[in-house]
Amino acid sequence: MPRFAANLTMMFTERPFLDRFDAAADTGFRAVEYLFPYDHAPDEIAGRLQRNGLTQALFNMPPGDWAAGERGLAALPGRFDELKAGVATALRYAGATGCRRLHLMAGLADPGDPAAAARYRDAVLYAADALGERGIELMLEPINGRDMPGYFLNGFAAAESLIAGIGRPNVRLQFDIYHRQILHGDVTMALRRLMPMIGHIQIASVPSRQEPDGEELNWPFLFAELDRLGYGGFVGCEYRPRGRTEDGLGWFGPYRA
Ligand SMILES: O=C(O)[C@@H](O)C(=O)CO
Ligand SMILES: [Mg+2]
Repeated sequence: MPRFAANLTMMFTERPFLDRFDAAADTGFRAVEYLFPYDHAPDEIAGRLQRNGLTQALFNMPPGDWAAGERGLAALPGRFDELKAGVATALRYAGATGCRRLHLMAGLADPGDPAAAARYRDAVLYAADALGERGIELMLEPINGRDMPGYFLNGFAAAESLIAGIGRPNVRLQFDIYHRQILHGDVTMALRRLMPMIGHIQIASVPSRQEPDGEELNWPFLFAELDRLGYGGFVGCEYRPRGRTEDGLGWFGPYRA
């Protein structure tokens, strides 16, 4: 059975962030993920995880000025020092929370620009080595250009070839099924082919990005497929509930631990 992680950036937003950990545990989740923990002290987050018996599945490294529209630093010119400081910050939070996977966002840059590609590769190498020393995996996630116009890593082929060629076993693919379906479709065959490089999976219905209980994809089939493929990682529930989060958890009933 897949191990689902509630995404606390999108789910349980009826409550303040720290209270979402309690809500996730109360509704049967055993793991959580979110975009960013940095508005709260590492020990505050660790305390919420511990008191609820939750595993921290994933979070993102600092993305630059998110409120101003930045979406990561890795492919941006002149931001390498900031990126390095962000890696150190993320590692402090990972240490406190026991998190084994961190997502490095690429940023808004032209994927056809060789300079951006070289910067991105250097940033991935730097982060991979810093995380590797602590036994932590580095996630790279292709994101569709409708949700994030101008994002550098805007297709699966670029992520696949970088991960296959970079020579760092802790660099892994964050396979967000929502983005995959919008970008390329062929979700099942891609899961089968890419499983050896997948380190984390995320889900949401397509096209609404709401509960994984309908629309374009057959979710019970896909969840069974993850079992058939022997996927042992987490499946992040990165969706925006249609209404109250608890009212939309019908899909989760058969999978509750
Ligand atoms: O799919 C997404 O948007 C996220 O997983 C993310 O990390 C950036 O927003
Ligand atoms: Mg995602």
